[in-house]
Amino acid sequence: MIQLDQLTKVYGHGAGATTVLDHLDFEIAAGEIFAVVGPSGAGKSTLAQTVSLLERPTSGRVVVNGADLTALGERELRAARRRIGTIFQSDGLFSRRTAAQNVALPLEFLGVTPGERRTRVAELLERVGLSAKAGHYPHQLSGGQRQRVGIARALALRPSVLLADEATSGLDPASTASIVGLLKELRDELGLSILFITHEMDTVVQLADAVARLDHGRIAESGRLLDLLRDPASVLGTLLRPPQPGVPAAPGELAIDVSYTGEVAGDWLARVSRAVGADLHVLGARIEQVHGETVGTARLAAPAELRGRLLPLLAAAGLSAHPVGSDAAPALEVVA
Ligand SMILES: Nc1ncnc2c1ncn2[C@@H]1O[C@H](COP(=O)(O)OP(=O)(O)OP(=O)(O)O)[C@@H](O)[C@H]1O
Repeated sequence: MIQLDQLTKVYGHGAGATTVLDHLDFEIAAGEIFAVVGPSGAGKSTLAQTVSLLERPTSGRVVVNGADLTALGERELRAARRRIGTIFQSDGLFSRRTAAQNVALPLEFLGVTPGERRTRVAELLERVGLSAKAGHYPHQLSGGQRQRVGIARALALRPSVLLADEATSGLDPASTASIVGLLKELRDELGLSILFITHEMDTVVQLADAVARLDHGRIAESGRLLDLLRDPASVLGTLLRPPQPGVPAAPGELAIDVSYTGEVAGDWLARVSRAVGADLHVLGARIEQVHGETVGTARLAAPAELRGRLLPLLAAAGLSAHPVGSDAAPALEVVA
């Protein structure tokens, strides 16, 4: 597990000082993937640098399995850094070393014997599905395969925390999906705490257990992924899954936005249509399964005169319903 406790990073001094990370507090349990998203300049790279202790925080603590890494001197810190494996957007592989030699590097630094090294490297390459590519050089591998080698190398010293900074940015969708699958397996098998820093919202929805939005060095919002996606008032939930543009409602029709806020029966549209005695039209929808649960939003159109009957029926079906063009807060919320 990793805890950030009031983590602060200030660059510069006096009048020229810039606070880039401002008293960040969060915790990532063993076996949990925590994503941090945020706009350009929010402090994501600085967070990665500070968590990996490549940059010393100005104040606050980085605590891994109860040990405060920020309190350590340079020598102890070098050893303690092994508890945090890192992967970056650029795979950082050495071009003149094969995949196996790249994975072996941290073990060489540690003075592991050649025999043990061979066994461990074979194990690691097998774990990331690249045994057949052990002798290949980076230029002979795809972007996704290179990132897998980077992951194997990050795991070489058996860290308990994996820090991924834009690790899937620049990969094609299939490679991203395979890295996402691998990271989830590693989370479950090795009980890793994974800090996944990215600007890719789709990847977060596929991968994260919990998410925080960083803005101007502060956590503006955070929560469990499913809770955020099911909260129509959540800015982060909307950023993760922006409503799909739909077709406009016909004149005289009322458009209503609905979102899944809990368990909803699959036939709700047919049932609500039957109950009001009119067909509801779907103008746009984005509905999917996340962690085995259905989440999403849809925009419906219905004859305007049905408004009074429709909204309670939608609420009773387990949906939050909000007539388009009315005030910002959802008109009706589901009462659990
Ligand atoms: N060494 C530094 N000295 C002074 N300011 C810095 C330094 N490094 C970063 N900053 C500032 O800190 C802020 C956050 O930068 P950072 O690179 O962490 O953001 P980011 O969220 O990773 O952005 P991007 O998504 O564009 O990479 C920026 O305003 C940047 O100018």
